[in-house]
Amino acid sequence: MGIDDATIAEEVESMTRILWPQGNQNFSNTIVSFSEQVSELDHIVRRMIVESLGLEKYLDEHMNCTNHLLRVMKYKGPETTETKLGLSSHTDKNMVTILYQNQVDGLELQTKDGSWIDLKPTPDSFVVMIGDSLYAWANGRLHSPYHRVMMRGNAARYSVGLFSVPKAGYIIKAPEEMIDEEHPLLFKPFDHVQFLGFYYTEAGQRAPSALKSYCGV
Ligand SMILES: O=C(O)CCC(=O)C(=O)O
Ligand SMILES: [Fe+2]
Repeated sequence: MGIDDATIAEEVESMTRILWPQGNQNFSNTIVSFSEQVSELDHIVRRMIVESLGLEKYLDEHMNCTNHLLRVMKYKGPETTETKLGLSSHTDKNMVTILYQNQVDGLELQTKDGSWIDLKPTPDSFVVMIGDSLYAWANGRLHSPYHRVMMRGNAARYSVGLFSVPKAGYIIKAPEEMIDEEHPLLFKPFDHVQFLGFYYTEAGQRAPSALKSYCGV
């Protein structure tokens, strides 16, 4: 289940009424409160990244260019001795993803040499992952990793992700400070919503990197 503007109470309440036509204030409040707190974490992380790149002058623009989407996920255990794919390998297309999960692991990240490593977050920790939009904005200084979910055993895995997503019409363009001889421009400026449109076409799904196919230089 996904909620587009999960920090806005009216948006969450109208989504909640799809599940409970008479409304469910408790559920809506929990979703909004969780999203507000995790979106603050998203802003803290992004502020640290922007400052570490020396791009303070773009801070306000960068912070204001996104909405926060919340996705709640359930992966069933395969209930056999086999390992089964829960979510196929992909990079996130947004700016930053923050994940929280129950005690059933399964998230795997691909390393530079192509092997997969298991993530085993401790109970109160969050996984922060860079998406393609930030990778492009930082002109490759930050990496958006391929990741997937592999399920083992009987128990279901629950996870919740808060995604900072560039607003429609906002053009993602690497600041000139990120471009020099050693770091030539990697991607032409693009609109995230139009990029997603390409990603969901057959060509976008087939491409090893949808971002490179869509706007790679
Ligand atoms: O469930 C997870 O931990 C990962 C979910 C994910 O990668 C996604 O929704 O993009
Ligand atoms: Fe993902």
